[in-house]
Parts: sequence; structure tokens; C-alpha cells
Amino acid sequence: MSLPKLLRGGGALSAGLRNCRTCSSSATSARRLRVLVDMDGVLADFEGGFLKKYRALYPKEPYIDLEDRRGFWVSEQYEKLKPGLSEKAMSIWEAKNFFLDLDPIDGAVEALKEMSRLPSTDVFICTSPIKRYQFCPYEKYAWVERHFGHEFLEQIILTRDKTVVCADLLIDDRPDITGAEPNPRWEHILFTACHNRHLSMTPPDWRLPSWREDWKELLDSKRQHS
Ligand SMILES: Cc1cn([C@H]2C[C@H](OP(=O)(O)O)[C@@H](CO)O2)c(=O)[nH]c1=O
Ligand SMILES: [Mg+2]
Repeated sequence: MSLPKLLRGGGALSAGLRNCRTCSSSATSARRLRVLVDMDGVLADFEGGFLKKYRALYPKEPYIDLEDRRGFWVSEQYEKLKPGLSEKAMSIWEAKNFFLDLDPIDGAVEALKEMSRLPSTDVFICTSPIKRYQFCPYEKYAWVERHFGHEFLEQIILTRDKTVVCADLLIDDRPDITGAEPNPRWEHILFTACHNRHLSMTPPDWRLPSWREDWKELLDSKRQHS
């Protein structure tokens, strides 16, 4: 089988994969592809937004250039840079308007709108709120409405555990997605971000380097081999 160019590793798209058809309830829905798209790091520029606000609020503190970011958790790398910076980092995304002000990732808005118009495709934004909930959940909804319109609010899944959500694909920048379900129904496509671009992928793991790549090829491949 020829694999989509975007996919690294050697895994065939559906060979031996968990198949979400098992949780579909009707023959009609069984033919549709369900795609979960993560928000921070995939649609919204969490890392860029963080660095901009952190540097503005703490101009005298050291910071980490985006090209030097390693590891998913920003606060962990900042704490290693200088003890005490973890709390300063957290103060940035816990503040009002942090999530609302995030810029879209390059090409994300166009790509997601196009994806949700594809025939036989159901698209959901699947995102985890931070536990300090004063602003984040509200602002995530407001961000989606701002960039995708009111109708798109139907397509938000807010969860701290993405493993329990049933879908064919999850496009997400977090390399290790774990939770209550040891065998999630979806296949994970790692969306490339500053913190994960140096990770080597082992088969059958796949990447989407950016929204400028041919993401439709990934969906088509999954559709064909499911
Ligand atoms: C604390 C932290 C959160 N986040 C994002 C991930 C989650 O959103 P999402 O699921 O949309 O990627 C959200 C809550 O943890 O904030 C980061 O990307 N890096 C971080 O260091
Ligand atoms: Mg993310």
C-alpha cells in the first residue's frame, strides 16, 4: 500500500488499527469519517501567544525561544531554566484573555472550514481546558465563535480525557495522549509544533507538519482503509 507522503513511520493506515465503526450506531453513520482536531498548538497558537505575553509581563526574566522549546509542558522547561519561573509561566495562561487572544495557527482556519465541508466527514474540535477554569472554557468557546462562527459551537468537545472520545482520527500536538481508555478508538496524527518537532517517530506514528500540507490525503487514506 502506498502511504501518504505526510505520514512518517511505516504503519499502514488501517492495518490492524482499532476501527471506530464499532461504536457507530447505524449503517449511514458507519460510512462517515469522524475527525477530532485539537485546539491549542493545532488551531490556536498557544506557544507564540504565551511567549509574547510572558516577555511583556516579565521583561527581566529569561525566556525560551520557540526553536529551543522541548517537551510538551511549557512550565517544566521554564522551571529548569530558573527555579520559580514555572509559576510565572502559569500566571500567563491562567490570566483573563490569554486563550481568547491567541492567534490562529497558519492555515488552520481555512483548513478546518474546508474539512468540515467535506462530504461524509464529521469534524469536532476536541480540546482540554486548564483546571483553573475561571476564563479558559468560556474563552475557548468564544475563540471558536470568533474564528469559525456561531454554528461551529456545535462541534466543540471539551474534555480532560481525549481517550474516551470515539473517532477515526485525532490531530493533536501532544505526543503522549493517555487516559482512562487504554485503546482509544482514534488514530493519533501528531501535529508538528515547536516542542515536538525534534521527536523521532516510530511506526506506525504519523505527523502532519502544518496545515499547508495535504491533510486531505491523510483523511482519504484513513477513509479508504477503514
Ligand atoms: C499548560 C499547557 C497547556 N497547553 C494546552 C493544552 C490544552 O489544550 P488543547 O487540548 O487544546 O491542546 C490546554 C490545557 O492543558 O492548554 C499546552 O499546550 N502547553 C502547556 O504547557
Ligand atoms: Mg494541543
